[in-house]
Amino acid sequence: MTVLIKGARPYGEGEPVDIRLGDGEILEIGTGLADDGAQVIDASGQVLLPGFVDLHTHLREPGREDTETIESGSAAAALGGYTAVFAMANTNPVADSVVITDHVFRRGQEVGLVDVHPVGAVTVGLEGKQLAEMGTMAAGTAGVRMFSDDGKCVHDPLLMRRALEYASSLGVLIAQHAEEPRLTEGAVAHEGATAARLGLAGWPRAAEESIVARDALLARDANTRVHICHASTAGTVALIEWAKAQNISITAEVTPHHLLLDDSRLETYDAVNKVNPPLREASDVAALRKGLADGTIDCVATDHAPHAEQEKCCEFSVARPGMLGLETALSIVVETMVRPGLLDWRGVARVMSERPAEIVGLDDHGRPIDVGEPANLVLVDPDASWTVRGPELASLSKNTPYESMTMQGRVTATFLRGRVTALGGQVTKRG
Ligand SMILES: NC(=O)N[C@@H](CC(=O)O)C(=O)O
Ligand SMILES: [Zn+2]
Ligand SMILES: [Zn+2]
Repeated sequence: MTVLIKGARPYGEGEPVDIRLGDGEILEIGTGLADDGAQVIDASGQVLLPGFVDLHTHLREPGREDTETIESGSAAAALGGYTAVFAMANTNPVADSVVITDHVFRRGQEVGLVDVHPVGAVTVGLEGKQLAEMGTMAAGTAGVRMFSDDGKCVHDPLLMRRALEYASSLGVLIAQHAEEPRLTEGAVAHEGATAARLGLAGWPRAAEESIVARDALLARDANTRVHICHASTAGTVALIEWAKAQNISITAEVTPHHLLLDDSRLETYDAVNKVNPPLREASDVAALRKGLADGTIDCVATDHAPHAEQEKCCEFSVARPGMLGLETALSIVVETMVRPGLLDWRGVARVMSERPAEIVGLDDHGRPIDVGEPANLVLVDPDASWTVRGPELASLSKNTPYESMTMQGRVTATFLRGRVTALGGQVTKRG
């Protein structure tokens, strides 16, 4: 079965072309290509990009299948234009052994809507005390290539140093949830005027920035790489700029919500706005956008964090932190980066596909749109507008901060190795 995409503009550039997909690859690019019994997809007016790669997704399986499963999360990913996602290790049981990481990988393959790559834990049980068997996880079927205690910071500097050295010898990446825990005890919101007025315990920028600075120096001395999860402050952008200027091998991601929202959202005390790191101030949002545009921040990662209704519809201080992200990410990037002229479609391909694939060394994603390349692709309608409705999302949870917001720019189709995984807002299961 081949697929023929008709009249799309790769990277939103040049005249529309037809693209034929088959055998998992891009077979032909030209004009007026014959149908030849292919599944034809009318893509007039649409932009063709390499499929998105999410370095930061919480799929909640094993342990919290009431809030998300690998299957429901894969559907959300495909609908959001993703062809590969990295599933964080803070499951129950924690993904700190090859049994769990290989299970997550295999289940992702069975579902077949997106490549699910498990992230292994850095420390046993995410307890920050003893390194997990990263080598065994890396050598398993899943070939784990990224490790993180996300949700928790690897805060012991000696343990972080050892983790970086161990990761370096294995050729894998450590992704740090930068949060000095002594500075965030009891914290539920960004430390600033809003939290003070609302009586919410504050999480200072320094809790993030002190770990970013420390880990940059540890990576320098270990002569290895480190990746910073969900950068949220202007100071983090400045520190990463500094570190990169010293040739330190550091990369960073920003979430769609930190590109769009600030702590003025907390006024209602609606815990849908509670997230780690917290929503910051407008000046941080501006610095994150600028940093993403100029390459200081490498990529966008969703930090898709599903939570049950009872964990969100409760008092702000006890609610779980986290927001849905997979199905809305592209639209938020359009709103915050494309429409203001900070990124063109080439830039979107860079921050949502090419850079994340490079950072983890995925060689079949984030590839150029050329004949012979893997057909991992996404079609975006830049003019389509849609209104976000939690209950209509494929995720099992409904904790979207964008409820009832109308957005411009929408994913219309996703292709994984030439197969349609999502089309017109519906996922297509393997036949
Ligand atoms: N981002 C969040 O607020 N929550 C994440 C954990 C995390 O990314 O730190 C979760 O697992 O729910
Ligand atoms: Zn985190
Ligand atoms: Zn996370």
